[in-house]
Amino acid sequence: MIEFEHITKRYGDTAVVRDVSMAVAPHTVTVVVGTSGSGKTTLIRMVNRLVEPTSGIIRIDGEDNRSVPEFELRRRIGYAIQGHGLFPHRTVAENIATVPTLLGWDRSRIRAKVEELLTLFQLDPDFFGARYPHELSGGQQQRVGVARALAAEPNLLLMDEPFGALDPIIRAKAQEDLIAIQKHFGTTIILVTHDMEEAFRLANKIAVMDKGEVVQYATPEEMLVRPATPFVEELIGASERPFRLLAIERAGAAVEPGAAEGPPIAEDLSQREALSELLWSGREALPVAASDGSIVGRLSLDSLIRRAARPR
Ligand SMILES: Nc1ncnc2c1ncn2[C@@H]1O[C@H](COP(=O)(O)OP(=O)(O)OP(=O)(O)O)[C@@H](O)[C@H]1O
Repeated sequence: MIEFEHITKRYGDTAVVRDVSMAVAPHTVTVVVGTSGSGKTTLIRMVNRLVEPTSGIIRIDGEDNRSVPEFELRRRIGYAIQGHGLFPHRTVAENIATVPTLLGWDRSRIRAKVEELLTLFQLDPDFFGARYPHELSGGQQQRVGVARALAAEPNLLLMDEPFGALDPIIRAKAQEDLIAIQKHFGTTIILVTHDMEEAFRLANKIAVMDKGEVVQYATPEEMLVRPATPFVEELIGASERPFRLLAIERAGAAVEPGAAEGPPIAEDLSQREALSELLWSGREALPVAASDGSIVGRLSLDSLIRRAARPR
């Protein structure tokens, strides 16, 4: 559990983060969104004390983060940033091994961890382990950056625009990887982005920042149905609301009994993706397939239209 208690950060006379109080539940993904300069980066950098608050307390599992030496805090908390920040003169394996080496893990444990993470991120350890960052594509470097942040098995991972530099296709893949990894390790993640699509895709809870304040901290559903301020409403994008609602739910959650014609859609895709496929293929319903390929039922355009309507 990460608890922000009345956190304020001033530079001179300007409060760039103002009296933020919120609690982040363990094993969840919290996404911090807001306009440029609203204080998102400053807020998360106070968790691992790259920035010191002017006032207020941040507790990690009940412990004031100032009671832990800074170097120890930063080893405990994973941190991944845009542009990944890999060491250019270290191999991929050495980059990932940075914190475990500092922690004095033995070599076989480090090697096993590097292999596990590279495999998890679909990078062949035999091929990529000995490469240098400049020999990798941007998307591969970014995955190594996240792998490095996860190497010491942190309970908490801070991510600042980690996918900002990626093209949309690689970005979607990176987001999928992140969801898989979060499930695998149960890591608590706080992620900063200004991409609302990304926020709705990843978040259990979203914190919206405006001029240093958290103006709403809620689940994606709550935020869609009851935006706290006109700013939140504008940020969500009024014309996007029904699609964002569908994007939160999996296709599998809308399955009805019965058959349908044509190629199936996977049950773990979002209902928004199902709607897109229905519209594009001009069908009234789609078969829905489980991960083993078996057909579990059908998903109809009618039911998605009902599900996209404002919840009451
Ligand atoms: N070291 C500093 N000294 C003075 N002002 C700072 C410092 N760091 C940040 N700021 C100011 O604090 C405000 C918030 O910055 P921050 O980087 O947290 O915003 P952000 O929401 O992450 O923005 P972006 O989306 O553009 O990255 C900005 O106005 C910035 O200029």
